[in-house]
Amino acid sequence: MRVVVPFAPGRPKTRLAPVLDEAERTAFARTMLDDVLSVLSTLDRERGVSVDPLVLSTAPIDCGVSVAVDDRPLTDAVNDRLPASDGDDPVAVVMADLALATPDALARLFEPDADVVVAPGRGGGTNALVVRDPAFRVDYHGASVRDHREIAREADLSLAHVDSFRLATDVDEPADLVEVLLHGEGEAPAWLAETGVSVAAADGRADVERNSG
Ligand SMILES: Nc1nc2c(ncn2[C@@H]2O[C@H](COP(=O)(O)OP(=O)(O)OP(=O)(O)O)[C@@H](O)[C@H]2O)c(=O)[nH]1
Ligand SMILES: C[C@H](OP(=O)(O)O)C(=O)O
Repeated sequence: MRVVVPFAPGRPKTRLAPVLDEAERTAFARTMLDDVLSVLSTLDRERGVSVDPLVLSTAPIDCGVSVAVDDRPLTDAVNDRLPASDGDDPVAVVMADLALATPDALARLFEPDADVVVAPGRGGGTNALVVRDPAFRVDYHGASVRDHREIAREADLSLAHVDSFRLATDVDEPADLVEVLLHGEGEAPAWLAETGVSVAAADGRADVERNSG
């Protein structure tokens, strides 16, 4: 299946500014992208899931797979890559900030035989999708999972959800880094540790702290 991975390399992950400076956020976003691409490669090589990845980037990058450069807003760029006519091959969309994704977790996205398969993100987003019907179009940002349900319902499409902690955890805010450090299985947790980001208890809860050295 064609798997589109949207990626915006210019000034990424602004909400992580309390913990990482701009150069670090750029490097960390790239590390997460590489982790997601590595999981997709493992799915293809070891799990019998045919994966044809395409990074849909706002600027040219070199990442070892095909890249389409498209600087339009996310929704427009993704909609241009979805099935356009009956009989077109299905397309998956997997965000580049799913630092907890594993082959097992992502394999679940491809299991339901529905017109549209949605992996919701915490906070209302849509972290991953499979689209098998040209009547479906994405509308990202805001409570996009609600919008995507509505778009599928209005087009009378079958819709399946994937209930997955790993796919629901996109990395947007400092608290999400706790999940990466505790549960990540790619390079992202090591990158954070080397950069001096660690888990600390604060007011009885887990938080991240940044060493100054
Ligand atoms: N191709 C493309 N990808 C985008 C665009 N905006 C965001 N993305 C990617 O979409 C995914 C979700 O992005 P967000 O978390 O909403 O935005 P972000 O820019 O990474 O982070 P913030 O600055 O904190 O909003 C990530 O994989 C981004 O790299 C865009 O305009 N075009
Ligand atoms: C693209 C957007 O991502 P979020 O801002 O929720 O991480 C969404 O999933 O609609």
